[in-house]
This record gives sequence, C-alpha cells and structure tokens, in this order.
Amino acid sequence: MKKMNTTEIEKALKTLSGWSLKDDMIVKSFTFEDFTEAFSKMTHIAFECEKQNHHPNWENVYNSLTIKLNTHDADGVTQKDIDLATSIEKIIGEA
Ligand SMILES: C[C@H](O)[C@H](O)[C@H]1CNC2=NC(N)=NC(=O)C2=N1
Repeated sequence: MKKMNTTEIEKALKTLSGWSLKDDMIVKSFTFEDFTEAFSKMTHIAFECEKQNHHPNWENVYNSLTIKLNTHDADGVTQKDIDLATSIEKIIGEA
C-alpha cells in the first residue's frame, strides 16, 4: 500500500478526532476510568486489529493508553492506518 504524504495524512486526520502526525506515525492518547476499562478496550481493539491484520504500537500505563500507527512495508502512514484509527474511534466510543 502506498505511503501517504503529509498533506494527504492531515486531510485524512480531519475525519478523526485527536489524532496527530508525529515521526511518520499517527498518534493519539486516551485516558480511561481505570486499568480494567483501559485493558478491556485494548482487548476489543486487539480483535479488530487481527481482523484487519494491522497492529498498533501502543503503551498502557494504568488508565492511560497511547496508540501509534504506521505501516511497516511502506515505512510511513497508509490508508490502512487511517482505517484502523477509524475503527479504534468507534470501539472507544462504545460503552
Ligand atoms: C506479515 C503481516 O501481514 C504484516 O507484518 C502486517 C502485520 N501487522 C502490521 N501492523 C502494522 N501496524 N503495520 C504493518 O505493516 C503490519 N503488517
């Protein structure tokens, strides 16, 4: 899949909320009520990642979660990252 340029990425990020471009990755941090909620969301996200065969770089510290997405083969951001970020937004928005 083709690596997107900065203009294309910034345009795509306008369809999402709170994601930014940093070091050739799209990044967002989330804060949850507690570790149980954070890990529950991570589990849900993990199943979606398997479906899409696209996986995050992420860091969880207690109730916080930082997700960074890129595409290894393209060495940058592709539509696959935008699609996964869109799915993650949906999952986080669910009760
Ligand atoms: C072989 C397999 O398709 C690849 O390693 C997949 C798996 N998950 C992936 N996840 C992410 N974020 N980027 C990739 O390029 C990627 N590639």
